[in-house]
Amino acid sequence: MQTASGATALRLPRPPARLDRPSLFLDLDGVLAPFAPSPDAVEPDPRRTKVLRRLIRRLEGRVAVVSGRTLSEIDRISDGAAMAASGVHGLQRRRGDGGRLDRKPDPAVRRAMRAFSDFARTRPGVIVEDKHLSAGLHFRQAPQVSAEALALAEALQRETGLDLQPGVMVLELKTPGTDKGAAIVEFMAETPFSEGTPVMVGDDLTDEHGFEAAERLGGFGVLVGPERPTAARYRLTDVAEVLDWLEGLAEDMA
Ligand SMILES: O=P(O)(O)OC[C@H]1O[C@H](O[C@H]2O[C@H](CO)[C@@H](O)[C@H](O)[C@H]2O)[C@H](O)[C@@H](O)[C@@H]1O
Repeated sequence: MQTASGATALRLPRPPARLDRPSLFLDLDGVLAPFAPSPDAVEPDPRRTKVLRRLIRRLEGRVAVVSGRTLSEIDRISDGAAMAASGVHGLQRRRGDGGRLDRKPDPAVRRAMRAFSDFARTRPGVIVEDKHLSAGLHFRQAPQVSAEALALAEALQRETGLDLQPGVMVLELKTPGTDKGAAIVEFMAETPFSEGTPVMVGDDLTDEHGFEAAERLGGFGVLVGPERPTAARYRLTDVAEVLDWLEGLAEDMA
């Protein structure tokens, strides 16, 4: 629908309260966990852990956390509740049976880490995150550097051939070759996920790959946060609404 100014008005509805055999792919930051000033400040939360455990049981394992975080960070924040998971935007994957499939880091990630660390040294509040497969430059606590940070990341992207992944107050240079959508396609080719319909819940630009993959495979995406042009079909406002909706799904499947 077009508004008077020509912009697209999305008005995405809430997702259904009941789903028929979903395979759930859940993003972490901004979806299962509210944003915090720094990556380390996000802690395990008993409500999140409980709903993940209940859903995994009730969906017979058809739940994966699909995050930009590393698998070890996913395990820390979910208190070990998530067995199937994908980390670093699809570059790491742990199947439902525990088997690990990790890509090799592009050596240029070390170069990006050095350049990001040099940049952060003279800019208080800027945080550099080393995920080995990817280098992250966080400016949530120094938003005034965002344009400079983008110029640096774009220059490095051109020089190194790494993928530039913008996020929420973060820019990442990551090992090329895959994304969250590809991780979902791989999960969906395996049991138990192949026995369900894919549903991706995410908030970020990296999650658009997941929404598109879920649609292609006969499912759908749920956007979390403000409306924007998106491949998702439904929307929830915030983490609290996500947890309420997931608890409702788990209850319905009891
Ligand atoms: O794919 P996700 O699970 O959404 O992970 C995306 C990135 O999340 C983390 O950064 C974000 O959350 C931080 C803590 O709330 C916040 O300080 C930061 O501004 C956000 O961008 C994580 O640190 C990144 O590695 C993930 O790629």
